[in-house]
Amino acid sequence: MSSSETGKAEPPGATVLSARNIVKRFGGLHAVNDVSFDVRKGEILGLIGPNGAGKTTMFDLLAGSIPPTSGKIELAGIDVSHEIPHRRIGRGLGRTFQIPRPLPNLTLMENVMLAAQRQTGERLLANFLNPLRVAAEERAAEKKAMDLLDLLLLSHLAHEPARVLSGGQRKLLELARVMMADPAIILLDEPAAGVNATLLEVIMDRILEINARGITFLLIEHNIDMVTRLCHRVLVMAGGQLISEGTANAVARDPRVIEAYLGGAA
Ligand SMILES: Nc1ncnc2c1ncn2[C@@H]1O[C@H](COP(=O)(O)OP(=O)(O)OP(=O)(O)O)[C@@H](O)[C@H]1O
Repeated sequence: MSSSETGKAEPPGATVLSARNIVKRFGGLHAVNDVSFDVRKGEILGLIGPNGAGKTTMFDLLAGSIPPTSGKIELAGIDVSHEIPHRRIGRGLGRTFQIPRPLPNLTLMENVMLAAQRQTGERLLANFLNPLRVAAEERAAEKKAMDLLDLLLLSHLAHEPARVLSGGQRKLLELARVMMADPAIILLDEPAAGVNATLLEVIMDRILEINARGITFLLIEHNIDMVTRLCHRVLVMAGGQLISEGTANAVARDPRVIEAYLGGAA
């Protein structure tokens, strides 16, 4: 089935994020062992593999929460291998977590606005010297936050505390928070985990809508139906290595992938 038939945008092809010969050792364990791949502008790229394959470690490396033992990570051609997470966010890298933790007593609006405040924090002195501009920026941020809550189908709950949200709605809120920083690429960690079937459809639909607006995704997911429906391409990791790459249907037929999943289940 072609991408146009599934409603997925065709990826134009420029590299947004590149991982080159990434190695991460924890003591004697090679959690990630010489992994290289490119994420192309506009695509939804899946990252799958059995438990312990190294997927979360790869996300931690890409986001900058842990340093690589060796190898290079580039964002839009710039070497960010040794940059702190905050700098990478500034360069357009967003990340969601498998279990989002919004501040439960703040409203959804406040939670989304907090993401914007972290962005402008670096300009604190300039803001202090120009209060009119601060007020205008605050209004613009409020409008953007509300538009994003609308995009994520949460605007009716904008002034409710985040604690009222279900697990799936928290994932939508997390996406709104990440979008506040205008990411070029979002690393999505298991958006389907713990989400009921109805909300899962909503989350998939929203990911496709955000992707249609030109935002690239790298997606860790165990839900193969979701991977098949969303992803243009899929990378498969096992034992810290990249063992297969292709469409969801092609990797599902790859004997190395079948072996890795059966081995993991044994
Ligand atoms: N901080 C750490 N210290 C030591 N070992 C670690 C650390 N983080 C991960 N590992 C090990 O690295 C390997 C890869 O783990 P990782 O969490 O990246 O796998 P995964 O593919 O995300 O698995 P899952 O699908 O279960 O989340 C595992 O053997 C894990 O135990």
